[in-house]
Amino acid sequence: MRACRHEPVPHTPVWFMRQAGRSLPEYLKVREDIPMLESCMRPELVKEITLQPVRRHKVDAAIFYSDIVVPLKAVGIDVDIKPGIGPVIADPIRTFEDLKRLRPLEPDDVPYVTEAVGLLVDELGETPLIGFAGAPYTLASYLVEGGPSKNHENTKAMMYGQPELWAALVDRLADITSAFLKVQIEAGASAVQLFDSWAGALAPDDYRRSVMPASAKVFDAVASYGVPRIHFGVGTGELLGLMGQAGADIVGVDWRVPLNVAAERVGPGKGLQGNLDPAVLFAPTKVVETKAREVLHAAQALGTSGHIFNLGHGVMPSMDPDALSRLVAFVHEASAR
Ligand SMILES: Cc1c2[nH]c(c1CCC(=O)O)Cc1[nH]c(c(CCC(=O)O)c1C)Cc1[nH]c(c(CCC(=O)O)c1C)Cc1[nH]c(c(C)c1CCC(=O)O)C2
Repeated sequence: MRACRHEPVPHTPVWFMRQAGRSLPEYLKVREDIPMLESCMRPELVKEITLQPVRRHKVDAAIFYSDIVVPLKAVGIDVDIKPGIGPVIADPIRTFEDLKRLRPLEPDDVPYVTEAVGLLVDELGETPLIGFAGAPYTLASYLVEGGPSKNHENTKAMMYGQPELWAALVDRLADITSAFLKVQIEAGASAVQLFDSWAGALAPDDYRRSVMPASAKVFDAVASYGVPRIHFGVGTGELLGLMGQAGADIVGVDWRVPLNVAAERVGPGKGLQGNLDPAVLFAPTKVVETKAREVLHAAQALGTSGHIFNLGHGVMPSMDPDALSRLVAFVHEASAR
């Protein structure tokens, strides 16, 4: 939390996107026979899965175990997460008529989120809990395509060809996302991250015109709580400035842009999160440490604080959890002040 506020820190804090999940044998064990989205609705299980990587890796923050499609499911969208594929939507949203199915999210739609966050903050003590949600563009891409997509052709066809429908869709999603974040903050989350994982598919002008207003609406909606707001996407090197301007306090960076360059792109006053290439974790320990040290050095462009160490994208299921634990200890040691 001090790093988020650009205050001095004893060492650079570190957590990993997707730190909970299939890389951990203890996760596979408790998830056995329980479908992904159902697991998100069981507060005791959510608590256990969220805590697993904190216990094992000694990371500096927990990330709430849930999924970006949980609020969509909660308002009645028929969505499932298929193992090895991702979210699949039974009836994609393509018309104004379809949009009616996307009603506002009320806190009572997600009582299990309020309960799980409450259990977690009691248990976590000093360790902050990061709440999160999917950003309007990334959610829209799943809703319009009906599932994961490489080229986002239906999404972009709507964005370019039916701009009024598109604007109405991302505006509704902004409201749902804002409500989902508010539930987590009011239950005790210390910070929030908005995942616009697939925004990197967009050219800057299209992002600015067709997506940024909806994401900015989300950041505005939670601004009064004063919790740090992180904004992350993959392949967003050309969008980093705009993603900061949308209202983030900290901009997440993938591994393609060194942090000293990212610092110039986001401008002064904003923190950075990232950005070790996740695939580096498959190399020998010495290499991981050299590459991690390069990330720490590049972050010095920010000054003494304002950097949160992370991977440039999520932990992969095939990663060796011991390599992640070693990386946490290394970052703490190498950055000790
Ligand atoms: C795009 C996206 C999704 N979900 C999420 C994003 C944004 C982050 C990113 O860019 O990776 C966000 C997410 N999903 C999950 C978390 C939990 C917290 C954490 O990071 O540890 C978070 C923050 C749990 C999960 N969400 C999912 C899993 C794996 C499901 C399983 O265990 O079977 C977990 C632990 C499923 C999921 N859900 C989604 C995908 C693409 C998948 C993977 C499908 C697969 O490869 O099987 C949609």
